Amino acid sequence: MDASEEIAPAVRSILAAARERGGGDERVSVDARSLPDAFAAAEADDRVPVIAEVKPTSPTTDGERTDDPVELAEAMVAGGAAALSVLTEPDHFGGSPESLRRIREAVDVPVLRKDFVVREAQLDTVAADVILLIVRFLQEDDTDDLGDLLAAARDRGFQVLVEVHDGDELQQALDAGADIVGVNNRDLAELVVDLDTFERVAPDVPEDVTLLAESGIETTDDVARMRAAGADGLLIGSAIMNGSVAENTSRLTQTETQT
Ligand SMILES: O=P(O)(O)OC[C@@H](O)[C@@H](O)c1c[nH]c2ccccc12
Repeated sequence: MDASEEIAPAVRSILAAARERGGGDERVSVDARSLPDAFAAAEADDRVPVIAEVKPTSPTTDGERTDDPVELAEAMVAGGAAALSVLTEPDHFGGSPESLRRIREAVDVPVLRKDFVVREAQLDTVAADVILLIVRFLQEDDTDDLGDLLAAARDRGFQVLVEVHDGDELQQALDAGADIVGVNNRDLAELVVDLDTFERVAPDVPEDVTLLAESGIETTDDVARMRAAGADGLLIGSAIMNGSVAENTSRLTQTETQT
């Protein structure tokens, strides 16, 4: 299938760059920090399990945040983030594998590598606790298969977050054996965010799968809404990156009983 005809030009450009990018020279082997355990620890401490995302810029953001990524990451953890997500995509998100390496060294929480991995060798760019695979981007002839990449990632010790946007993609994720699934509220065809997306897809996710709501979560009301719809954890970028990172994280990880 040629999915590139149905996706936004900005996303097409991201994908084209991803196809060209090389991988690591050596196969990585990770001793991963458990994401489900980190979520359980946050819950036990009365915090909403949030993965806070270090995202210097994006195709839907104005400007770029140039602070030291390690300082941003430490402020997120101080604010109560259960885990971190770090963009490593250099051309469209201002990320770098080196930022992730430094951040993972500086914090104790699990770190997700946010990138557009389409070939096995790209798993070896840098070690992380969790790696992202996006179903939408693994449906074309010149990318590796979701199932093969999932197995290759687990062989290296990674936990794998499989990102979906609708019921059909969810089925592909489950068929491939995904045990951590993220529903992206942002439509990659139009780059529009709609929190209904999570509410639509979540009911079909089995209980034993760790379920994340991704994108467009800005307020404590949004947090409550995604939790009510069944999110085990939330992935939040822009609403944390805009302004004081520690304060934003602290506000968005607060449970209703504390507010
Ligand atoms: O900044 P937001 O709207 O809180 O979104 C965070 C995250 O979900 C988003 O950055 C994202 C979701 N899936 C991705 C895939 C690649 C890069 C980025 C993403």
